[in-house]
Amino acid sequence: MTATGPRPPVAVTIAGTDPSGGAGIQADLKTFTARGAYGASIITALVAQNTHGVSRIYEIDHDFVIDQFDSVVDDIHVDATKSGMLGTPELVQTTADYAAAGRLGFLVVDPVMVATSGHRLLAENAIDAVRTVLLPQAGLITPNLPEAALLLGDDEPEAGTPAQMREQAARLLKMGPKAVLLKGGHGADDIVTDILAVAEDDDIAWREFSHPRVFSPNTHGTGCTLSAAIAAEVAHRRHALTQAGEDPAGASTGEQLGDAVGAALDYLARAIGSAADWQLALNPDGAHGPVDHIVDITR
Ligand SMILES: Nc1ncnc2c1ncn2[C@@H]1O[C@H](COP(=O)(O)OP(=O)(O)O)[C@@H](O)[C@H]1O
Ligand SMILES: Cc1ncc(COP(=O)(O)O)c(N)n1
Repeated sequence: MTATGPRPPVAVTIAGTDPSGGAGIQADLKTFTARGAYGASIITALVAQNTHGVSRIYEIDHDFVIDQFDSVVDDIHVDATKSGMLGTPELVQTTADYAAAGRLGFLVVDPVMVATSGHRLLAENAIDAVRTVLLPQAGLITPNLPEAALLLGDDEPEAGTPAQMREQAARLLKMGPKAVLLKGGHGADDIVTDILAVAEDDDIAWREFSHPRVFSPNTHGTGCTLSAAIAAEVAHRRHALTQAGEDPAGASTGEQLGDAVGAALDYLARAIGSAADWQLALNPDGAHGPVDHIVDITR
């Protein structure tokens, strides 16, 4: 039986945890809520971490992660999904399998590899699986500068200019995702530039987004928050089309996806700005605090 009654836009996160609430599953669910989507979650690993970094990772049995996938997708209509920390090659493959079966809606892949603190969040032997099986299933991938270089090859240098970012984004598109958002947060300029490339027939639709760099130590979880916000934006658009009896694919054309990414980046810029002078940590020395996920909600 397929229900036809009213329902909210639904976004799912497949990610690891952050008990301190700044990144991972916790950041994603806050972001979905702040952006008006109903959030569901599939937990890939339990991570003991906080504003000072990761202390320990407790892996979850792969068959239990699959049980979580089935609990969500066998029950709930999913408009969009984001994947974050996947950890192992098996989980990369499983995520790709559910996406290929059309169970995840629009898939945003945040190719999380290493935490800001330097801890590995993706096994070395899983990078090849990301390249070959996950990227071709993605509606959008959101690598930062080091992740883009790693995905392109072991000896690939990081892009240093917008022209080099475009060149790398075009090569990443050839690896199979429908779109690439190459994030420039790791650059050094006063302006942060993010570049979106969307595959359109034999062409590429380009959008460039610029925001003033906020000089803040509180950037823990920015990538998680951004990919979750994009998934929520796309979920809204696909939900509206689905409820109107139209093809949800219309939500991810170059123009629609560009607008969704632009709205998500503007939200993230507000969230970073609002938390720039926060001191959440008991010991602020070397701490990287979170962004203000509920910046648009009155306290
Ligand atoms: N200091 C900053 N000021 C303004 N925007 C930022 C800043 N740091 C990150 N961002 C925004 O957050 C996005 C994600 O950050 P980035 O550091 O590139 O990725 P990740 O968090 O995955 O390492 C960037 O694309 C950029 O838009
Ligand atoms: C579970 C999980 N997923 C992703 C990140 C990356 O976030 P960041 O690079 O901002 O530390 C993280 N620290 N923890």
